[in-house]
Amino acid sequence: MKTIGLMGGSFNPAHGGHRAISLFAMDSLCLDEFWWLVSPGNPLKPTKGMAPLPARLASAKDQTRRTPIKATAIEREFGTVYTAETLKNLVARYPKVRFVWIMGADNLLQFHHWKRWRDIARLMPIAVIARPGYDARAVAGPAMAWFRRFVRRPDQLHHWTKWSTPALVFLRFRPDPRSATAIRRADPYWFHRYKEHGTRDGVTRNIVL
Ligand SMILES: Nc1ncnc2c1ncn2[C@@H]1O[C@H](COP(=O)(O)OP(=O)(O)OP(=O)(O)O)[C@@H](O)[C@H]1O
Ligand SMILES: O=C(O)c1ccc[n+]([C@@H]2O[C@H](COP(=O)([O-])O)[C@@H](O)[C@H]2O)c1
Repeated sequence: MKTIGLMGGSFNPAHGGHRAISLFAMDSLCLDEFWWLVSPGNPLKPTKGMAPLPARLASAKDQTRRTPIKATAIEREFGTVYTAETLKNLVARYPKVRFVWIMGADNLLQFHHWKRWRDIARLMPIAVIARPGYDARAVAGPAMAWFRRFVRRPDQLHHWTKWSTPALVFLRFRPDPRSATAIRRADPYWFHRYKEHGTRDGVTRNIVL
């Protein structure tokens, strides 16, 4: 049975932190594939300051070069922005695949604001990657109050495909301080470097859907 890790994000822009935590999660969970779902628009984030999807996708393609990670715009194809709907579509489309949802601790802190967040947890296991500045608050947050009884120990990781859901595991990655916010602060017009549907070096690559 094929295993695929899914990590949704704004990728405004994608950065080395995304790449590093994805490769770490792939290794920890022994995943066959790892897909980034570049969001058409996070429903909880303002559209102001959000670069166009083609530029964010192009930055994601750039960051995944020479890695097994696939940058996708699958939510654009599905016409979804809510993760619960996206994941329901993916599970229906690929019934033989075992998916795991990957997110940073900052997302766990906000998770109780996501639409039908408990349904997401019932659909597939969730792996939370430690992130500097968020871990303690995320563990003390409202989503964790519900998740607490479903937490799995990292030493059980080798058989995560057999876990019943909900299931949540913390992956302790070396703290990676990189963030898109810091990149935008230093370079607000980063997306000007990307031609539509292309990558920084001007070579157009296939967009995986
Ligand atoms: N340095 C990091 N450590 C752990 N998780 C991270 C890190 N950077 C991003 N992530 C995770 O990657 C996913 C996509 O993140 P996103 O595209 O929002 O990047 P970001 O750096 O958090 O952006 P922003 O600063 O604009 O909020 C989220 O699950 C987020 O928690
Ligand atoms: O489904 C929701 O209600 C929801 C609310 C906020 C964020 N998300 C998803 O969370 C992922 C991370 O978003 P971001 O902006 O923190 O990178 C991305 O896939 C978003 O679509 C989803």
